[in-house]
Amino acid sequence: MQFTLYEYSISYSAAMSVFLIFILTLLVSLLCKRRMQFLRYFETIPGPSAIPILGNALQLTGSQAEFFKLVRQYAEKYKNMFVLWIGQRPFVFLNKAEVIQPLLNSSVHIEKSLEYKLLDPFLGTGLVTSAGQKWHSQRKLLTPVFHYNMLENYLHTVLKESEVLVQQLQKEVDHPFNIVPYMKLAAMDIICELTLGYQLHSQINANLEYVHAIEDLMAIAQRRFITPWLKPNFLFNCTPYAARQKKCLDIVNTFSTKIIEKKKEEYQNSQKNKVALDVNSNILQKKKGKVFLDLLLELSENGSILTDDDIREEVNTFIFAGHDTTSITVSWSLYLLGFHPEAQEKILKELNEKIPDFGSSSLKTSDIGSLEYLECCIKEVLRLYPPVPLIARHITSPLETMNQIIPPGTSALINVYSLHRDPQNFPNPSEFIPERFSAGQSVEKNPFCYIPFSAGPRNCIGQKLAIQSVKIILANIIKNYKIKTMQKEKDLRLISEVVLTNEGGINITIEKR
Ligand code: HEM
Repeated sequence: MQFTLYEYSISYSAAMSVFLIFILTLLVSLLCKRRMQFLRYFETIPGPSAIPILGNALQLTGSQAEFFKLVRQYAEKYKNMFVLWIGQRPFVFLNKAEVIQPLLNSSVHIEKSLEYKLLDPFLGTGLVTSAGQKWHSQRKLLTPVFHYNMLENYLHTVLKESEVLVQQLQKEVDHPFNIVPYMKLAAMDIICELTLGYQLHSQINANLEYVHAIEDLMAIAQRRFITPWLKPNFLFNCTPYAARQKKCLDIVNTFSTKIIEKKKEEYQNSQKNKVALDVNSNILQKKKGKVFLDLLLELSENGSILTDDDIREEVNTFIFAGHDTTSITVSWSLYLLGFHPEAQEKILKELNEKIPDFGSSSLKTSDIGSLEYLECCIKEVLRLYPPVPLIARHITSPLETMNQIIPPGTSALINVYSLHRDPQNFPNPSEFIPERFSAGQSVEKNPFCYIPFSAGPRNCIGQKLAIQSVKIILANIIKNYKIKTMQKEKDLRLISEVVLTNEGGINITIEKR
């Protein structure tokens, strides 16, 4: 029997259609099976109803501000925890201290969520993104870099750059303006000098290729966070974002590699006359004037412990982790203090009494430590506007919390924003009351009710440095300017980007003292 060409093409198309339907059915049933496996664990976790395949994706198609608002509303409605399905992936949001404690206290659940992989091109396996044994040894190795004794070294850089900031702000006296871009540049200058020992002067020359490249890398990662189809590398690589990312990485890595090589040469020359570093001794106390890169080179033991690539990844990690967090903390602090002239006067009084010669070269870490009221204000700012409002973990083995098992494969999101506004721990939670953090006030609370720097083994390694830096910058601004805020809190459109910010910026007005 002979087929005509026409009959042949009909039977070919029919066979193809059957094959495609078969593949599609197989795919759908596999996805459903995967979801069913998860579902039995999630029967007792509340959340908005989800449909098969898409999950809650259709409810989450609004803007970033709408998404974050929804997360806050669900936290209020469902209390302890709730689940959202994005496609086949369950995201469990944990909103209360008791629920969060077993996760953050654990030495097992230390793996970051899959979204952090999007930072790999920039951070590699630096301290923020690494996992398992690698993270354990890095953390142990890098802890001395952030030791209390090292803070003295970092103080004068922060002071110097905060003075440049105060001068730059003169352009904005007496009218409302967005403080965030100013703070970003100031924080970039500070972190670059502390990390690489390089004076970037981006506050004076905002048009630097390196600064734009870092900003663009963050923006591209952020876009991928919120755009599901940009997550797979094979799709991302077909977009113009991939080319831009490559260009930015070249700029950032060429810049840091040059500095690393120069410092390495200096270090090797200086080594000829020196004893080797004993990491466990107090020798870091004597590292006057050293920056993170000097210490990393010392710790590297000529590449046997940290290779040049490892060092570059840690340098990028410190710049990533330290600059936006610090800048947004100062921005939110000025925003909130703008509603509270009485708090500004108290900060100034304390500063004049405790450090009358603030700004002089004799400033010490202990002087900054003595500014207790200022610290209470900063802690209250970090409560109300935590720079990292969602902390994400990938669950790799069953996690038990409040009699609930969260299965492997889940992304657990610690909802720091809602946690910090729990009225059980913070009466009148929306009000700015720095005195909550005065000595003796927080004794009875669950220690996991306030975690701006996270908690447990993967907490922020730079928190002491961050608090000291924010104190110096704020003290200098308040010494020179009175702050006023007209932008009402109810009108904010909060978004959880890399850090918590407001869509359209954070506006304040400053007046010369
Ligand atoms: C106010 C400023 C800051 C805040 C609120 C903050 C907050 C945090 C939080 C919440 C985490 C945990 C993130 C997670 O688990 O996903 C973290 C980790 C980290 N932070 Fe900070 N941070 C600040 C400043 C800094 C600074 C100045 C540096 C260093 C220069 C730094 C370096 C790091 C590093 C390296 C990690 C990863 C630690 C690890 O996984 O072992 N941070 N930070």
